[in-house]
Amino acid sequence: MSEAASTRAPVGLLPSLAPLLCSWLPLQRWFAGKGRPVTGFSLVSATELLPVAARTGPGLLHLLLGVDHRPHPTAGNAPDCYQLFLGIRRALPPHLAPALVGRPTGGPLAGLTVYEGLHDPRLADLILQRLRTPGSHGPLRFEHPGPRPALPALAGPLPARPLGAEQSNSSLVYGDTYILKCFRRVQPGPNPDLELSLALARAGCARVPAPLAWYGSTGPRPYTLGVLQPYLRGSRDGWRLALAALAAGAPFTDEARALGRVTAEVHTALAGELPTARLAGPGTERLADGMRRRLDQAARQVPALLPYVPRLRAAFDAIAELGRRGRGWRAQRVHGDLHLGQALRDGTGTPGHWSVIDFEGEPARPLRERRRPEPTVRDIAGMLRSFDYAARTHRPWNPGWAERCRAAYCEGYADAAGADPRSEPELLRAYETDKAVYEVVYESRHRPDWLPVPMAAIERLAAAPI
Ligand SMILES: Nc1ncnc2c1ncn2[C@@H]1O[C@H](COP(=O)(O)OP(=O)(O)O)[C@@H](O)[C@H]1O
Ligand SMILES: O=P(O)(O)O[C@H]1O[C@H](CO)[C@@H](O[C@H]2O[C@H](CO)[C@@H](O)[C@H](O)[C@H]2O)[C@H](O)[C@H]1O
Repeated sequence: MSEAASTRAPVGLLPSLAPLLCSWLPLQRWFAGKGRPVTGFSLVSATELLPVAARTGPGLLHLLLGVDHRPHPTAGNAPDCYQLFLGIRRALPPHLAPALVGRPTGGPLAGLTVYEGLHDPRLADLILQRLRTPGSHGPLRFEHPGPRPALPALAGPLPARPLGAEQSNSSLVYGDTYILKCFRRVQPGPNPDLELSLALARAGCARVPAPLAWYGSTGPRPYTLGVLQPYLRGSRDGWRLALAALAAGAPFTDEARALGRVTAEVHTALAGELPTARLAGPGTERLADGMRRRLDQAARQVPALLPYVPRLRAAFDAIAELGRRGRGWRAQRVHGDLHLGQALRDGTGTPGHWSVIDFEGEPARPLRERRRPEPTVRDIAGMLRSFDYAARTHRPWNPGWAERCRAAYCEGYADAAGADPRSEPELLRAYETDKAVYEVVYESRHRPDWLPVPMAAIERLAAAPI
């Protein structure tokens, strides 16, 4: 393929890759279609970022791949779209052996080896070089926040490494200077991770790493595909810090309080920069309906939820009832999937120095839902669930530790926001229930061994008096 022809895949490319992808995709942590048989593929776009014809080194093929699944009662019939970086070489050097996708037996890549391109430092470097200069490459568009390049010129190349974390997407770290997140399952439209990080940068909020460059696809259905941010060197995420505190029998309340303050700061900045709304009357009914719908879908997917459904629904009915009686709530753009793993404490180890990352929202939800203004309690409930998760995964279970963190987090939030989330108990409970239901589905799909963690919360929430 030549660059000019980069939006058109060579004849026979997809049929030759399909059998390899059928086996490889379901093994990837970020593949959202686990347990749903793949029935076909289509190419949304194919871009040669490095010509495969160059025999001296690897080639790099960027694909937006439509994946069809057997129709599913809750997941629907629409194909999912995934972003792939396929490296292509004659033979794989030993250090790339684990990245193997397969060897096509026919088509334009017959006789060559196809592998996960993000794992190849040479190809990772090529992607960074491409990001340095705004402009188009076939259907892909590379952008910077302002007219001046945001990436300082650097003397030498930055060694790249894949993050290797349990992730919904894939990230590359460049010499501890930059981190590039490549979204995997993509939906057309602005990705909130980029949209909200840019808004927070405009607002001067120093709690969130500001995007330095990003790229997406153009066309009638544009996709946000990746974002480059400064790498917070030496930082540790809140989940690991919380588990370390639990293991040491140490309190975590000062950190929880600081996290509450940071959450409030981020919320205030988002409310100042992006549209807000008032949720009342039919809006409250719609909110409760969404929660009920997600609960019903979840119970179809995870039958262990079934006995709890009536009691859980009561929490959603309670907010609908408040709405009918005239109660309303302020709604604004929120993080959407806030948990301890999304908070990074800086490398100095100074208590309270937290940054917040990953504003993508819950990856399984449709983009238009994730971009809707919601009460800030949504994020607060997510973090409260996270303290519960940490305490539950630690042996012996330490419910008092979680309760103290939860209280401190709400106090910190109240200090900075001027309103305590516990003053809206019905809303908080509904959101905590909604989150626990989401977690049950998430764990059943990705980490079945962890299912008892959110199920314990389901039991607690179902038993609590309304
Ligand atoms: N700016 C950053 N600096 C340092 N580490 C980061 C940064 N952004 C993300 N990370 C690390 O990468 C991990 C995954 O990032 P995240 O945005 O949560 O990806 P995903 O949406 O795929 O889960 C985080 O848990 C964190 O450890
Ligand atoms: O990958 P993301 O960060 O976008 O989020 C997904 O994965 C999370 C797990 O990695 C999951 O979070 C759940 O497990 C956490 C512990 O690993 C816990 O702290 C969270 O409270 C709990 O929700 C998250 O729900 C999911 O969207």
